[in-house]
Amino acid sequence: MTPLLDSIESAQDLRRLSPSQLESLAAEIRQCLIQSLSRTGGHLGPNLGVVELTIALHMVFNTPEDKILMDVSHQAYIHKLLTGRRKQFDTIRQPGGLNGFMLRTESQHDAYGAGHAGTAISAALGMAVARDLSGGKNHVIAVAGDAAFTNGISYEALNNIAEQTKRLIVVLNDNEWSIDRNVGAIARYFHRIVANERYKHLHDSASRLIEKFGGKAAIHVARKAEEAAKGMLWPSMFFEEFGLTYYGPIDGHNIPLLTQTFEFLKSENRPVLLHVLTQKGKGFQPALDLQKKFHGLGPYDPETGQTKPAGQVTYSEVFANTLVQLANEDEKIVAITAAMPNGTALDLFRPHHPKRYFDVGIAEEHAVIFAAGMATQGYKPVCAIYSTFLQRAFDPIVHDVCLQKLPVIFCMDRAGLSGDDGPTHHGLFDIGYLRDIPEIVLMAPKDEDELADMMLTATQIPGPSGIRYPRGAVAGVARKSKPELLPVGKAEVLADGSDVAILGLGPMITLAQDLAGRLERDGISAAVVNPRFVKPLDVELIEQYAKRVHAFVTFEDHALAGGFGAVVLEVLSQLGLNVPVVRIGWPDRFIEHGKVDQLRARHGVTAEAAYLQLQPYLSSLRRRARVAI
Ligand SMILES: Cc1ncc(C[n+]2csc(CCOP(=O)(O)OP(=O)(O)O)c2C)c(N)n1
Ligand SMILES: CC(=O)[C@@H](O)[C@H](O)COP(=O)(O)O
Ligand SMILES: [Mg+2]
Repeated sequence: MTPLLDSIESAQDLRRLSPSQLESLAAEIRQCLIQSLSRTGGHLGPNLGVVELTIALHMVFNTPEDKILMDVSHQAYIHKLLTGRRKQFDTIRQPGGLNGFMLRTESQHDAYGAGHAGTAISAALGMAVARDLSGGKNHVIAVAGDAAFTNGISYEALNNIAEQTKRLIVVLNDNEWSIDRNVGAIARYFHRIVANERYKHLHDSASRLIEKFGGKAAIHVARKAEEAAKGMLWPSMFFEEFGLTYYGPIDGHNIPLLTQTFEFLKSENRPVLLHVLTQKGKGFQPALDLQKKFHGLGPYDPETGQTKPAGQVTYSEVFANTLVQLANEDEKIVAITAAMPNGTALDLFRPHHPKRYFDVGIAEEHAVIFAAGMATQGYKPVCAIYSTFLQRAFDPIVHDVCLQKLPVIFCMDRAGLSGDDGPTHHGLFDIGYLRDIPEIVLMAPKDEDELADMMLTATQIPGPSGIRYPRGAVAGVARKSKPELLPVGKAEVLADGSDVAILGLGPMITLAQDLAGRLERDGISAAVVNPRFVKPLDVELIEQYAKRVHAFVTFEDHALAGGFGAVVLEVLSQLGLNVPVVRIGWPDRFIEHGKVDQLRARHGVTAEAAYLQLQPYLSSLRRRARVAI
């Protein structure tokens, strides 16, 4: 039961609550998160950590006039609960339900959509400057996690703030966690603040003072105390060099303290950064014990936190275990992740080769250039970066890796539909953004066994290569004991045929086989081809079939625009062969969140859709088949 939470329709309702009622509200919100997400899954840990912070923000600031941005915005569930979406909350990340991130089209209170890290401060600065230009008086607040400060864009924005505006509030939500433990010098710096006893004492007493007397006086006294300590390496110096006045660190779970601090910061006529200390997973012991797991997960037992055992092996696990094997035999192989050791499964690789494992933080551009640097010294860097996050590194892939023909291997996990995370996370564009770059080899395995073959093959290619594979369970095929080299640029014919050529890219080969079966039942013979390579495409095979069949069909878990089917069209045109091509893939729009099979059915990414689109090209074939019968 959450009576207080159910009564909140807007911030005005919030402000009518007494301090003890606000504490009860926080408890109700935690109960709602734990219970509801146990059914839907979601980013439980990050949201449990910002319950009081979000309450305090909405106590003091008035959205939509005031703009509250959250970096990544995976921790915006409480914001949604407090801005009129309580009734739909149990639909979050469900088909047709609330999005798991802030979404401007979902609510006027969602000031800025996100899903990829590092954008909040930059976008908030843009809003603040726009406000100043138009003479606005509203407030702009960017909440960014400690790991968001491992992302370069955050610093590009910080570097600009002091010159651009007098009024911007940045809140550093420091829980010492990214998805895994946060990494790098900035994480150590933040930790020094938190761990520094003298600084802690100073701030504990200042916090008490603020709580007791509240308002500007107390905060100014606290600040004077801090100024007095300025001689040492105090935390404020780092941010003050960027022109932001630093406050904190303060307890990010203390609603009165947070509220009074925000009330004070509202009146500051200079950019400020408030450092709040929070606990990721607060209020649910399993989430406190297993912060990595509860960063984001599927349904779980709300009492114990137990999740269903993962029934099947994932492509990520096959990737990581294969990489261990390859690295055992080739000491030049190194593995690089951008803050996603768990998601890419490189946390399985790390124990085997700790010196050849690198987590660079949420810094995909740096990850690729770092890999390029290592490659110039004879190493074979494997960048394990989700297809969607690799979008951040397009220029480094062109400028640093391909232009210099460096043997960097991009293992693009989550290539294809990502499901519940929605449009910010679907990996539907990597062929489009990579295939036009000279020197790169692009591959897509039909199953886990071929993924291993492609990884071995990539280590033998003297230049850059990319392998795209999907989120989730493998096909369940028999595995060879050791991977084998593949002939680069050569496709694999799984079934020959003379009427239709069906090319199923990667795991979409199953749709190709399904379609071939339907056509066989109509007496139409269909070739089934596993392309294996998007670049270089097997032009010889394409030409051979184009001179024989009446139509081509391509299947891909990628956008049609600039995708695999487009490459086939281009090759046929270059060959001067006018064969109809039915292309099955994602339409030219952002695909909403949802369950993969439902989204495929809704958007025509099915064998059925191909079968229907083929009809106009098959009537003559059918007549011939009937005559033959
Ligand atoms: C560009 C990009 N890379 C990686 C991710 C995956 N990711 C989502 S949340 C997260 C960690 C965020 O940590 P922090 O900012 O500290 O927020 P917290 O979850 O701790 O509240 C990461 C790496 C992403 N969303 N965007
Ligand atoms: C918010 C974010 O970007 C990550 O937590 C992402 O949701 C992980 O996706 P997977 O669940 O596919 O690893
Ligand atoms: Mg964090």
